[in-house]
Amino acid sequence: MKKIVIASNNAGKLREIDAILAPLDFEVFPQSAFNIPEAEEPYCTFIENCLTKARHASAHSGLPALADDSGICVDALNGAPGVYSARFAGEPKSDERNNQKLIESLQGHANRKAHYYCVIVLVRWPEDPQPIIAEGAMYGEIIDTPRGAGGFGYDPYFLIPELGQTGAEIPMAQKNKISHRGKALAELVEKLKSVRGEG
Ligand SMILES: O=P(O)(O)OP(=O)(O)OP(=O)(O)OC[C@H]1O[C@@H](n2cnc3c(O)ncnc32)[C@H](O)[C@@H]1O
Ligand SMILES: [Mg+2]
Repeated sequence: MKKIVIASNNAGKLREIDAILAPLDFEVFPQSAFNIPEAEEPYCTFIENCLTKARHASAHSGLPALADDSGICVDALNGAPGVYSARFAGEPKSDERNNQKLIESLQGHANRKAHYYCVIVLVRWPEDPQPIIAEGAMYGEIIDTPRGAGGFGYDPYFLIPELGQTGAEIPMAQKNKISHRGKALAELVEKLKSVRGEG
């Protein structure tokens, strides 16, 4: 069984990633198990921040590390909050204040289209020159009134039109089949199958 550290402090993400990787041949540790300090996320692309988080966790743990960088991109806001989704309403991070700011920013906008994006990176060691990279997206619309108690982050306000339900109304197993994160992890697992040799 291969040990990997998950380079995230977000409990909602960790739950979803665990559920997807659990049936596979991995022994998964959250980075809190190694008291890893939070990495800086200074870049303006998801992939750069994701690589930084993965390398940081691998350096601190001595293990291969998997990072997730994700966010919600709203068409009427020119893709904001995007890479700034976790801190949209400033520090300290707060889902409640982020959601409030999102709804306020969309006042008067008829276009409610948005998508979640996720990139996943797996590095075998801190300076791995060949990280495995996978990505996924999920499309939907922002609603003004929250619905559902599941998920995390922006999920209560993110309506998936084909289902008529928000990300917080569907069970996690269903979210993992269709979400940005679920798709990225599925792609990562496929790519891992073609990796040869050790690591
Ligand atoms: O960096 P780590 O420690 O992993 O945790 P984080 O919450 O800071 O994670 P990001 O920097 O990747 O920011 C992602 C933000 O995007 C939002 N987000 C991402 N995926 C989501 C999902 O599936 N459901 C709801 N919100 C999501 C949520 O606000 C997250 O905090
Ligand atoms: Mg973060």
